[in-house]
Amino acid sequence: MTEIGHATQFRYAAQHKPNQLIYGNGQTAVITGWTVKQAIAKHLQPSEYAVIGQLYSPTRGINLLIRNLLLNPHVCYLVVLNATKEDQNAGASQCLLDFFRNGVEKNVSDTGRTSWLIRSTIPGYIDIDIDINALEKLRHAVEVEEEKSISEAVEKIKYYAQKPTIAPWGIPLEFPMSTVEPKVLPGTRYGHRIEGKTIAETWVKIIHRIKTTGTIRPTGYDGKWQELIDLTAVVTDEPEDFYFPEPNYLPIDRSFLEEYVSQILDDAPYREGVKYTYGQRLRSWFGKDQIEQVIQKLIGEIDAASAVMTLWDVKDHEKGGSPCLNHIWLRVVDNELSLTATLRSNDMFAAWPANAMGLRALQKHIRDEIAGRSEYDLKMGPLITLSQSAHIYDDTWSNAEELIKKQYVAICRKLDYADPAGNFLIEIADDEIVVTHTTPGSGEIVGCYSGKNALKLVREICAASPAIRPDHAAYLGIELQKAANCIKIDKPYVQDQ
Ligand SMILES: O=c1ccn([C@H]2C[C@H](O)[C@@H](COP(=O)(O)O)O2)c(=O)[nH]1
Repeated sequence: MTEIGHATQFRYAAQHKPNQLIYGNGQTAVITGWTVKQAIAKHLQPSEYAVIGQLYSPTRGINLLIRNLLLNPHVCYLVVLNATKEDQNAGASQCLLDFFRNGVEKNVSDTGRTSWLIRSTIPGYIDIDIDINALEKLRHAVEVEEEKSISEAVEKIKYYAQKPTIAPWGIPLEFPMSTVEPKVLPGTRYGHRIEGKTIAETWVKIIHRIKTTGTIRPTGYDGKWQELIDLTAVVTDEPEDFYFPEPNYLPIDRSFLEEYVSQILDDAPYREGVKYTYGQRLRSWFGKDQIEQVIQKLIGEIDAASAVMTLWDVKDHEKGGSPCLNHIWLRVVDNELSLTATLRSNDMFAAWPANAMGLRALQKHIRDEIAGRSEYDLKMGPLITLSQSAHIYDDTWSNAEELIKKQYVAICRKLDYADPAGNFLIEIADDEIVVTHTTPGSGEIVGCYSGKNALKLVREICAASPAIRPDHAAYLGIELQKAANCIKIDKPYVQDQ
């Protein structure tokens, strides 16, 4: 390090996420992880830091941070705050520290891209377009410090700020970055229903739907996302101990889930820099334990349509960082307990599986408490999430495409043919096609259609049962046309032959 000795005003130039950062003119970059950046900034003068920013994800954030640091060689110190449970869960701060400690090696990322893999127990990648010599130079030029609390971080930043000014370790370096704009198929923008047996299966279908038909829009975070509005996901049969595929293609694993469930079920005291936890909103924020309230409500009135919990505080409009999960309802129908949750904004690739599993754990907790305290031994009903903005960020598009390629086709292949809209039996009687509509399980007759024109019949059936599965409707079209042809040439018709 070369000391310049006199005070210099540096300017941090960010090419990535420029509007998400707090800028100063010192030589220390401050990474606050999941702690809100203002919680540190308010204790500092701009001359004491170069930049303050948050880092959420090792696979998505570190690459951009490294690119920004390479453009700003006046940054000689890095203070990494690794203070919260969320930081432990995400592992981004840990992975960043491992980059500086252990470096990188050439490898292949989850999406099959050749990348620099950070030597860490937590997967984190840096684009291969970045010259390894530049990465090595950065690693050795910057002094890195990990801190566990806001006060320790502030103390360290102030300590560095008092040191003599150091000459930049090199010239600003910029490396090419490729982006691919996805092809979007036409489709409905508002209101979608996706159903699956497990959270994993439902997730793959959700990702496919958004990735193929979602609108590409700017996000509030210097990037783009692909979005559908009002996406309802219905998970019918998630097993009690949760289904994790083998190999696990979900963005979370069992150990993450354990920590995450506690964020939903357990109260947490207010902590500076931590915006909210769902458990805190549910257990104490409004001065009532709402989970207890709904348990009591349902025990007293099992048919109640008012077992509702709210996480949205009207004061949330006054500050950024409001809870994404807003309302939760519980209902008992036919002795089964369903849970419905609305999320104002939902990162369907990185966050939805954890949101869904956390909510499922809450649903199970409420079921068990009701069973333990009353005569109601309810079955677990479906979990339903309604995501108002259901989006996938551009930095996970390639992961989403990879997931669709590997899993969507396999899931579609496993689909059974049972259509909740029922079955249709096709026969010919008196030179007319006769279609009998029956219920899926017991086969009771619920409707009858007749005529000679196959297309007219399909339209009638689809108008009467608009929730019919598309593949079922197409099958009916083919069979009805076969029946119509048989009438024309006076041949017997047998369905499916
Ligand atoms: O439980 C959560 C918490 C956050 N997010 C996502 C939704 C948004 O992509 C982002 C929050 O951004 P704002 O809407 O607060 O700006 O995080 C979720 O999907 N689920």
